[in-house]
Amino acid sequence: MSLSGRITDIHVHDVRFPTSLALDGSDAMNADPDYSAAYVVLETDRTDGLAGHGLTFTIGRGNDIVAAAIASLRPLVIGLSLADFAATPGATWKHLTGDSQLRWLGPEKGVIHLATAAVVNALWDLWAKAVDKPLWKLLVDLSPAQIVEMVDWRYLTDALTPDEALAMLEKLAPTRATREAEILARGYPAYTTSAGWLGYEDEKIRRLCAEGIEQGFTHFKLKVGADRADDLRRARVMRDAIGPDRAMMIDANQRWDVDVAIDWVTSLAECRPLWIEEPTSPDDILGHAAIARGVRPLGIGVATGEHCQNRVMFKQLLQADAIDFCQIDSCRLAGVNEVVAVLLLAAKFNTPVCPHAGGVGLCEYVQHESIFDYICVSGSLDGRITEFVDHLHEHFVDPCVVRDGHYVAPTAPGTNITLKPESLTTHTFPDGQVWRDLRANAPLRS
Ligand SMILES: C[C@H](O)[C@@H](O)CC(=O)C(=O)O
Ligand SMILES: [Mg+2]
Repeated sequence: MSLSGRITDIHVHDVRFPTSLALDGSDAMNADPDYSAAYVVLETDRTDGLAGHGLTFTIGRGNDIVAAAIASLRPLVIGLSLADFAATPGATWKHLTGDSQLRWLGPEKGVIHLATAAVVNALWDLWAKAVDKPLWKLLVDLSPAQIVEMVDWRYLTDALTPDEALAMLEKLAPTRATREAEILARGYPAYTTSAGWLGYEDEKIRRLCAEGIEQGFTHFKLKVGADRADDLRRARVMRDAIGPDRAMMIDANQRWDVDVAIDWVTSLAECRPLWIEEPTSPDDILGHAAIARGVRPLGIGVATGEHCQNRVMFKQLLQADAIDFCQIDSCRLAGVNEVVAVLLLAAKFNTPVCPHAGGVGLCEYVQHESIFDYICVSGSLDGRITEFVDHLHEHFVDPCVVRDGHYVAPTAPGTNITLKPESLTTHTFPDGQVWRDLRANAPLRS
């Protein structure tokens, strides 16, 4: 297949799923999320009609604002040539993030960065489909020099230079094939969050842990941070349900001040969490470092990243020794290019990357990024495990597959993010059938 074609149009959809009805996805800060996607289709002038699909994730209200921000990128996207993008994806990323007026809205953070993520991810989807490869394989087949080109090195070179990154990638290049064969045979290790949402009753946690064990999971995440006594009870329920040898992680979704975080996590230490995730504000680098110093003696690490707004913040978290697990998010960072930047930084600092995937479409994305990380960047599975949440996969044409607690390496061309046309129509907000029905049954629902 060829790299011919230019982007001729961009369609943006506000798609929302009423996950708050069952409290799927709930946590101490986000009590009632409706998993949502600002979803992009990049049309081309190719004779085969190939289009690039991409999304960025939100939890409901405000998804329309992200959709509007994506529309504001339109002049930067129309006319882009696929061949140019494939030749220099890094240059295209700089073009998309470098508009002298739009940049004021970030820079490289917030709604405009989420919007850029959807477009960048759609460009990678288009490229991968055009060469008939799943994204991970497209990335794995790039040379070290091509991988270095895709990163915007501005603001990073005090921690990692392009030359150092090139050397790291070249060192692992001769053994890529061995790791690729291993992933094809076994998949990439996954953990489940689906058993531990904050709104779930104890019995549901217990039942879902049992199901998770049946499905081969060895790591389970529990939401904490709303009420200390409840947390201890629920953590004991989960520990009891998963047994002494499986791992448990806890996630506070930014609920605490630094001292409270250390104290609260200490009171849960008897349940032996592997990490405390998002203990405090995602912008508080020194706070994370202080929490890490406070809980590491208990054998508990600090994880964060799902709200880490860009590669610069990740750089500082790593430089400050503030995290033990780096949780890239495929859509909070501005798509594949910036994710790769953070994978390289994390490898330099010897910090395992355990991507965030609690949201619609994020599991579909992160499987590619984790597989690429292992084969080309980190070369290790040590301490690495990628999140899986078992919600909404039925809406994708080629959903991710998790078997025996591992992501099965995807084979479909692209990024696995294309939504089924019917799901797109019925879940479009506010006029899709699902939302009309909900309003008819509960007129005050927004
Ligand atoms: C609102 C989301 O469901 C959030 O709770 C996800 C998350 O923190 C995670 O998956 O980790
Ligand atoms: Mg989290």
